[in-house]
Amino acid sequence: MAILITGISELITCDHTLDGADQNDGLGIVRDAAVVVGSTHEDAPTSVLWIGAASDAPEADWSFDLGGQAVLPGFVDSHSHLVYAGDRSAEFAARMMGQRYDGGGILTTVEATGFATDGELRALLTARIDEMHSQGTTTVEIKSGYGLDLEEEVRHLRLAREVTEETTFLGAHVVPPDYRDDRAGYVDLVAGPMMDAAAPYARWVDVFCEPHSPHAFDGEEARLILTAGADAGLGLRVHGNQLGPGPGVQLAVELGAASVDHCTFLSDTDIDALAGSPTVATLLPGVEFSTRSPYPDARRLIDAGVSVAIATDCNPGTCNSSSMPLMIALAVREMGMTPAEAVRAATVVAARSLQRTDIGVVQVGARADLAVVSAPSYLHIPYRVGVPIVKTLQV
Ligand SMILES: N=CN[C@@H](CCC(=O)O)C(=O)O
Ligand SMILES: [Zn+2]
Repeated sequence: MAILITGISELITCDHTLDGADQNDGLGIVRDAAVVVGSTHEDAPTSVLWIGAASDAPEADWSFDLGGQAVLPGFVDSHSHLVYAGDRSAEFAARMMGQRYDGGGILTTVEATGFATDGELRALLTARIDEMHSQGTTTVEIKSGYGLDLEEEVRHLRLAREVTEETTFLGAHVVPPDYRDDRAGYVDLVAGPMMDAAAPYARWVDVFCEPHSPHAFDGEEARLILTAGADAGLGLRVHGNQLGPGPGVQLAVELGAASVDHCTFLSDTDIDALAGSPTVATLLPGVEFSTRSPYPDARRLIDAGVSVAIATDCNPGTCNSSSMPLMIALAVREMGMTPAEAVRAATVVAARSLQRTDIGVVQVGARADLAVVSAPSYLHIPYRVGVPIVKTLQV
């Protein structure tokens, strides 16, 4: 069945090659547009079949009119930690009064999550996914990392797999208390038996590489785990340079990681390395907001030629927001990005960080993952900050 969607004031395709579109920093905008979506066969996902000017739209089985709203690719939230139980709002309040974040609170969530049943975790996870969907997010990457033992890490990845293909094994989130005097033992466990057990449920492996946290992993520990992940067939992602300068970015580039995330404290050498590589720098401005930290300088990265994505990092510690529109507003207000760059960072570049070309764009053949803005222009996303004007388009 083919569905025709009309009444689109501006269609943001994020296709920088689209003929006749207003490119506006690579947004590929078609004005007064229409889109046809449908499945080419029974088991295929709904995809985009046609895009163009409304005046040229073909016939379809069914149609509806959006009455002059803007449409864009559904957001790709390429960094989240959604499998958890418990509440750390008091930690947030303390940080607002000046307390520093060092990763120690992760163990509070590990304990609370360990007490939750599969059913309880599934209900929490589903509610969080629904919350994301209601704000325009159509793809989400989910990390484990609140288990820190083999059975728990696998349980969390199995639950995450029920809601997304983009699952990431983060057994190397922090060193658990039992291994405090045997860090090497924990690294061997993560790189060995845990990796083997997690790999069937994961597409990616990630490490919190952070010499400024006593709980996280240094460059050599991270290298060992990431190399083992690559050997197990997983793609690489890195939490790097969040709390201070460190080896995370250089290691990510050297090992060919798809993405290095946070990138709050970067040297010129880090930026040069990123600029000459396919590794995406994923910035997480909700973390700086919620930890009262300085924002990364996205302008400097983009001007140097680095691919910059943005994501929520939705988690109970450093950013408990699931809102990609808020991340766009912060990227524009605090990190020197244009609204167009921020929208691309939340869609097509975030998709690139997941090595996907079927999402993050409105293109014939891509998935029909669309978001609608109840306003005539995408500019309203950062302009109407805090107002829920973006939602997923149900087709
Ligand atoms: N920094 C490491 N991990 C998460 C925070 C997890 C937590 O504090 O619970 C992050 O990406 O910010
Ligand atoms: Zn994270």
